Order: sequence, then C-alpha cells, then structure tokens
Amino acid sequence: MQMDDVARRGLVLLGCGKMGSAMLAGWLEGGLPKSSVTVLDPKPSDWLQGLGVRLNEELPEDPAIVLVAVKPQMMGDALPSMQAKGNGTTLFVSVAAGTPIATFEQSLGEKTPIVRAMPNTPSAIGRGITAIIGNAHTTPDQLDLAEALLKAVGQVVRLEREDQMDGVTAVSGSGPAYVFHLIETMAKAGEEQGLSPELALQLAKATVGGAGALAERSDEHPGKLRENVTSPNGTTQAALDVLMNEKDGFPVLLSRALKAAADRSRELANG
Ligand SMILES: NC(=O)C1=CN([C@@H]2O[C@H](COP(=O)(O)OP(=O)(O)OC[C@H]3O[C@@H](n4cnc5c(N)ncnc54)[C@H](OP(=O)(O)O)[C@@H]3O)[C@@H](O)[C@H]2O)C=CC1
Ligand SMILES: O=C(O)[C@@H]1CCC=N1
Repeated sequence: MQMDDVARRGLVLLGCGKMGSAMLAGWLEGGLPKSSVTVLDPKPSDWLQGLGVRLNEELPEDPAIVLVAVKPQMMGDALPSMQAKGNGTTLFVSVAAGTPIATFEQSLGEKTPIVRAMPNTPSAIGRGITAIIGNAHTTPDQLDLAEALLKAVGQVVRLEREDQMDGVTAVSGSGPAYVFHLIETMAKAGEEQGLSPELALQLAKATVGGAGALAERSDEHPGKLRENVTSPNGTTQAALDVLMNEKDGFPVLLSRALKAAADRSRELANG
C-alpha cells in the first residue's frame, strides 16, 4: 500500500552516484515503475541515461519521498533546490554520512519530516542493511514508509538515538569496503603461497561469500563457527595465532579502523 503511494506521487532521487544507483537498481528490480522516479544528477552515468527514469526533469508537485544521496560536502549546493518541497507532506530520506538531521531542518524547514538513513552497497543485489531514525516531525506512517522503501533493497534496523549513526556507519556503511579489502589481501597472500592470481581470487571470493552466508544463516555464534574450522594444533590455529595477536592482530586493527570511521562521521557533522 505504502509503496503504491510512492508509485503514484513519485520518488525524487537527488544524486545518483554509487549509493543512489545501488538503491535505484534494487527499487526498479522490486517493481517501482520507472515513470515514478525523477533523478537529479548533473553528470548522469550511461547506465542511468539508458534506464528510462525521468532524468533532470521538472519535479513532481507533491512527491512521496525525496531521497538525498549526494556527498555530505555537496549538501550546501544541492539542498536549496529542494526547499520548495519542505514543510509539507513530502518525506525526506538522507543517506549522507555524518550530516545530522538538524542540517536538513535548517535548510528545508523545521516541520519537514526527515529520516536519516545509513545503507550500504550490497543494496544493489537486495542484500543491503540500512539503519534509520526519523526527526520529531516524522509520523509513524512515514517511518514505516521509509522502512518499506529501504526493505526493497535489504534489511532495515531502527535506531533509538541519532548518535548511534556514527557507529553504524563504521560497521555496516563502510563495512563492505573492509570485506572487499579482505578478499583482495587474502588473494594476494594466496599468490605468495604459489597460487595463480585467478585461482587465489576465486578461492578468496568464494570463501568470504560462503563464510558470510553461513554466519548469517546459522544459529551458531561466529565464534563457534570459527572454532568449528579450528583443529587443535592444526593449520587454522597457526593462522589465528597471528590474526588474534593482542598487539597487532585483527581485534586491535579493526578497533582502530572502526574508530577512525566513526570519528570521521562525527567530523563530517561539523561540515
Ligand atoms: N558509497 C557508499 O557505499 C555509501 C555512501 N553513502 C552516502 O551516500 C552519499 C553518496 O555517496 P556516493 O554514492 O558514494 O557518492 P557519489 O559521488 O558516487 O554520488 C553522488 C552523486 O551526486 C551527484 N551530485 C553532486 N552534486 C549534486 C547536486 N547539486 N544535485 C544532484 N546531484 C549531485 C554527483 O555528481 P558528480 O559526480 O558529477 O559530482 C554524484 O553522481 C554520500 O552522502 C555518502 O555518505 C552512504 C552509505 C554507503
Ligand atoms: O565513505 C563514506 O564516507 C561513505 C559512507 C559510508 C560508506 N561510504
């Protein structure tokens, strides 16, 4: 029902780069009519130009949703074009890292319903996860609408406080990049052990994809799944002794990396 309202009144996508494209691909795949989508982007990609959505055209009178997916640094340039849609019945959803709800309220009007969201790029294949939180003027129905839209591209979790968004960004917003880097570095290390680049990459991709799927589907904690791989005094134990090293192993490194991401998210809030 709610997505019918989006199809009828229209969805505006402000900024269609990597994240906007990932979500748009998921919505169209999920059945949102192309004619309901108006995309504003100064340099549309070839993919976007060939898609059949309304591109850089006049905005619908009363769109159900404006989804803002420009870089935080571009917000000051991009938001003023949306001011006419503020303080009304249009729901704004921002996926920008760092940019607080207050910034949108200042630009669009205090009474504008605004949902801040943090998705990730596996949304492109319907396997994203998005955290959301609404401002005081977002009604329960509008929060449900934002959830329905984002559920079309994966899981949705609701936050209790806006300041949780920095930690979420560090874990799941930026997280796919850490996993892709793990694949890259595992493959490289496999090459050092004499494997061809192609074989090493195939093994690394399938292992990360398979282990991720097992961790997601299994009722067992990932720690138990790790133990299931680890024979006493075997090969895995030898590797984990390196990776779990208290001084410079994974726990120390990931803790530092996630703190850097969360700190950067807090910095972006200050422009
Ligand atoms: N990439 C990711 O994994 C994630 C990104 N995000 C957030 O999503 C947002 C977009 O990130 P991402 O997609 O990676 O960045 P991109 O640079 O790929 O996409 C932003 C798009 O917005 C366009 N743009 C710039 N100015 C305007 C404007 N005034 N009006 C309309 N469009 C404009 C850009 O065009 P041009 O290139 O010509 O400048 C570009 O196509 C960011 O705020 C980011 O924090 C959130 C979660 C994950
Ligand atoms: O790197 C960034 O700032 C954005 C936000 C989360 C993922 N990409």
